[in-house]
Amino acid sequence: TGSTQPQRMLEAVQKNATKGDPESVFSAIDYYGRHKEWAMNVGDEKGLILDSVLTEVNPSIALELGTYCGYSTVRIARLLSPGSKLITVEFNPAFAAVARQIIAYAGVQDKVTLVEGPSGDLIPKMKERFGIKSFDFVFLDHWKDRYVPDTKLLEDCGLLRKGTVLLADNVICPGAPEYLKYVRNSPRYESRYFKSNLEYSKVEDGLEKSVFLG
Ligand SMILES: CCNc1ncnc2c1ncn2[C@@H]1O[C@H](/C=C/CNC(=O)c2cc(-c3ccc(F)cc3)cc(O)c2O)[C@@H](O)[C@H]1O
Ligand SMILES: [Mg+2]
Repeated sequence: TGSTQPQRMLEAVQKNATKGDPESVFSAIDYYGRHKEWAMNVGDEKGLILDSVLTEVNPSIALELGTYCGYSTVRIARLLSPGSKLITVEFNPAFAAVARQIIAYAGVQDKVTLVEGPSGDLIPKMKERFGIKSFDFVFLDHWKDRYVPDTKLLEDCGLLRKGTVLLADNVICPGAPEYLKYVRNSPRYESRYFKSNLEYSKVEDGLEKSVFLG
């Protein structure tokens, strides 16, 4: 019934997933996105790359730009060590409201702080609001033309440290050409492309992993 896609996604989670089981929550969303209605979640294929980078980095403090319904929020939070935190930023209140419910249903709400508002306003407030020195990991999955300005903002706010890992979704489809140029040409980043497919489709897409060199 739900009138918006996020609401229909939440219904699919409540109907098909097990409360407190993060894996069943994102699997239910993947089933929905693949068989019912395409949805812009990082998805199961690129999700495996996200999982492996996360396991390697094992961040104590992580940032996600663009929560949407919370698919990658749940996927990231389930892999965080006890005491580690994920801050996720979403400026659409309706999407944030659904994401909060999906995050709670998965039982990962204690690891996640969902902040409502535009990344451009919130990034400069991260230090004072959350007592953060710098992020260990950043997942970029919001408007693609905001990847570069927000990366520069994170640099300028001193929120990146030597070794911080940035992982950007959709660098091929829809594409983030300016971002690829920026991180691949900058001496301050060591960048690598992980080839995959667009969520729930055969079209090529991939994730760009960029390590900040300080
Ligand atoms: C203004 C910038 N700051 C922002 N601050 C906070 N939240 C933001 C911001 N931008 C966007 N958001 C939120 O992030 C989400 C936006 C994500 C944009 N993603 C895409 O466009 C996207 C699009 C596709 C796609 C691929 C192929 C297609 F044919 C059609 C779509 C696939 C993806 O994986 C995508 O991530 C929304 O929830 C939006 O409200
Ligand atoms: Mg995406």
